[in-house]
Amino acid sequence: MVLQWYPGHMNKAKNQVQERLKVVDIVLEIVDARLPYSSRNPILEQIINQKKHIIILNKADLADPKLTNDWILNYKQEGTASIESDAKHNKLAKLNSLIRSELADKIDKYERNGVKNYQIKAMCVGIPNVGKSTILNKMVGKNVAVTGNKPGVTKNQNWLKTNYGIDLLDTPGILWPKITDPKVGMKLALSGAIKDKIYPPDDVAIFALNFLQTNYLDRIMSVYDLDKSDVNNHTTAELLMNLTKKFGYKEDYDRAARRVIMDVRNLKFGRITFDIPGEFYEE
Ligand SMILES: Nc1nc2c(ncn2[C@@H]2O[C@H](COP(=O)(O)OP(=O)(O)OP(=O)(O)O)[C@@H](O)[C@H]2O)c(=O)[nH]1
Repeated sequence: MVLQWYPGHMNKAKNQVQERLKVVDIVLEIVDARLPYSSRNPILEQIINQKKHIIILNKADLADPKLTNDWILNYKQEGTASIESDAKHNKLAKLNSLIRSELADKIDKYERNGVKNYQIKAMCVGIPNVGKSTILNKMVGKNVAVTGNKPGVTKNQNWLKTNYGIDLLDTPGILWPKITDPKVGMKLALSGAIKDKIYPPDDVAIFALNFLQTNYLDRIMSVYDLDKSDVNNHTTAELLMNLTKKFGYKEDYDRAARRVIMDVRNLKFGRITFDIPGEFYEE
């Protein structure tokens, strides 16, 4: 199943972001640190032109720390500055200095022309639910944007003064994720970036179990108390059926699937990153 957004919807979002890009010095692109590839929309790179750009790997508290570092290096090699953040627990400390160092040439130029304390203008963009409003609130230092754990909460706009001497557009730009690779859709569903009803829970759970078996085998074996024969002699669908019985859910596979998904989201398997740098994706 390939999820399609309505082209009209996509275009409206693109035009809104493009319009606002004109008035800012720098774009803060928020991605989910568990999905540094899948939670980005390629249209941003297409419309961003010469604008300075920082990628904020938010929800780093949920992601695999080693892979977060690998992604930061990966972006650096591609020429884009990035930083990890855990906005929920207020860990945005180095963002201010990174924004200033990215804009150092521009600030210097203004200073040479007699403009002291140039007021930087920035905007946040990102797909739904990555933490745009949470970051905005932390930067401003009070609750100005509505936050929620359901995708699509952010609405209208104005300039906000932040604690960093940076003016921020009050409404983050929303870019919809691009889902041409079904794996990307599964990862977005698993992390909660897209609504749960879009994909059947058993498909998402089977994807999760498969991913865990491949990348975090010891963790899944210990959390679900599995032995080698449980994972080696069965397909992933059979594993889900066996887990259903083990959880005491009789034949309620959907209930077991939802539990697996929640166990991933609630860190039962520890901090996990679903995108690996260099992994091949079909366009
Ligand atoms: N664990 C964790 N949760 C976070 C972090 N940042 C935000 N969240 C949570 O993620 C959920 C979504 O956050 P929002 O700030 O509403 O996300 P948004 O990108 O503005 O969402 P939309 O309005 O849907 O576009 C909320 O439940 C936040 O508490 C973080 O760094 N770590």
